Amino acid sequence: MSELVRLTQARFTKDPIFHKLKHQTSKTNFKSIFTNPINFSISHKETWAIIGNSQKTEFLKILSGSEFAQPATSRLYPASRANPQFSVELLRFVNNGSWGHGAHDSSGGFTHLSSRYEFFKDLEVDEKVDKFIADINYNSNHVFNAEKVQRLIEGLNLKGLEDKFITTLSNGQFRRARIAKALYRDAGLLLIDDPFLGLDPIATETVSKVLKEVARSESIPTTLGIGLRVQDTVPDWVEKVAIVDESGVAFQGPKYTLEKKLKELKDKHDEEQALLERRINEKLQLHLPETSNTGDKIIEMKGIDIKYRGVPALKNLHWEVKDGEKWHVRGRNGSGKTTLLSLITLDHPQSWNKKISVYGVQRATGKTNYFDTNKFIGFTSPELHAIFPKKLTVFQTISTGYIVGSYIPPSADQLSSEQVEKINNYLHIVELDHLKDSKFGEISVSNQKLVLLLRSLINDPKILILDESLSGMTDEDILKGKSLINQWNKGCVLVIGHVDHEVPKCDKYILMNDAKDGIYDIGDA
Ligand SMILES: Nc1ncnc2c1ncn2[C@@H]1O[C@H](COP(=O)(O)OP(=O)(O)OP(=O)(O)O)[C@@H](O)[C@H]1O
Repeated sequence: MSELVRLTQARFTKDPIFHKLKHQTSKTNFKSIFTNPINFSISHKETWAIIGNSQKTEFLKILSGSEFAQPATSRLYPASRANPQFSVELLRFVNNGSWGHGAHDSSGGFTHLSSRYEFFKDLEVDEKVDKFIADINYNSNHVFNAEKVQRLIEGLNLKGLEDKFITTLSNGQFRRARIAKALYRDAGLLLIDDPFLGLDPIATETVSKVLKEVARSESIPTTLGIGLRVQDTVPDWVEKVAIVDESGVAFQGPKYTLEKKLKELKDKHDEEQALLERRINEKLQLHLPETSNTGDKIIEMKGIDIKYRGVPALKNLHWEVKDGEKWHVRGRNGSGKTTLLSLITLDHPQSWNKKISVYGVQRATGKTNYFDTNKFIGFTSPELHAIFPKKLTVFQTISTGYIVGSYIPPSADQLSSEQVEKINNYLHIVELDHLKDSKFGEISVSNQKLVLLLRSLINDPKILILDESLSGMTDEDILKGKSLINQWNKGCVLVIGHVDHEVPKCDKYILMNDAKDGIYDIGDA
């Protein structure tokens, strides 16, 4: 079997300076990503799962050619000798700036859903789904293979969406479109980190089936590797597993030989989780003051209808949310969950609707405005994560939660000593004190999401909106986030999440699967 990538006693660094000093020995200040040298290879049509926490992403990056190998020849792509067209691609859904729809990066001005709902579409940057998959606008060398695009659209259940602008897709739809685009290119080796992230259970099966076909088909040249977290189920079509930790590749081999090891890891992981939970809860009890919920009506929607180009997304929605309630907003990808929540945050162009009231104040009556409403609201979402300025420190990032509608942090003299103390307390509770002065863009993606969660609640919002806030995080960070929200006792909380494990305890749910037909299943969770 021909080897696609081979690592031999390979060490890696992010430090470009070291790379330039070719004659340095390893005794110099070599900042190695992993403590041990790595021996590993992937051959044509093997199927690999790379399992671990944030280290699995580092390893996938290394396999895709990022980071600096030492010595340079310790990482080789033998397949490229035989085939100069051979390419390796890494697809990530959570990374610095491209989780969501690749919205505008900004430090103010745009809201997190600007690119989705802005009225005029810029045809230079936005495109229809089929063109996006075939990369037509950006890659003039690509021939538009309509049959292949159609096959991918059907396989990935994107039928009916071909004619939409890519920025108007829901998160789950967009992720499937990105997978289609990656598969369209027929890379020699395609690495996908967290391929099932943010997908509902049906979409997860759909994607897994397509990947299985690619993995098994000899007529498709692509070899597949996927990145999974320790807690994830390894799909049946994966044959080989590498378990990655700080040391490097700790174990590797056929999946069946490592099943016992994986189970041990999961058990150990569960024990550590139990200890962590106890620790966090003790700290929370010290820092979170008792408050009593009033049960007052906070949000009221009376017969909301939302249509996109005449196609209903929400029909005749009646919904009430009271102080003290925690809601799980459920439903398949594309069922209207983000649309619903964006009406509350005023990001949706149709938010100024008299049928929506917050604290009894009707919208569109001139009695409220964007800033007054958003003073009550804290939120995190994949779109916010994608556009959040990466250069702020962790402390500054959280401090922007005190300001409505801006990502410019308040200066030191604009923050009271209580506000500073509160940020420090929360960082302490989730055990991220040591990252306080680190740049947001330089900490792990999982930690970034946890920091954005702290930002969302720092100003004690009456409405806390958590749109896929804990998805794709390490289990440790999920537990920290969940513990915080489980104990949270101010106002109401609205949570979107597809994986139960990533959803804090809720007492109510609204199921949106048939929202476009005006049918909602609302009940006690
Ligand atoms: N600006 C828009 N223009 C046209 N269609 C849109 C727009 N925004 C959303 N839609 C469509 O409305 C439907 C609901 O989208 P929404 O993002 O609310 O779903 P969701 O339930 O949050 O999905 P996911 O779980 O994938 O995030 C989808 O079919 C989506 O393509």
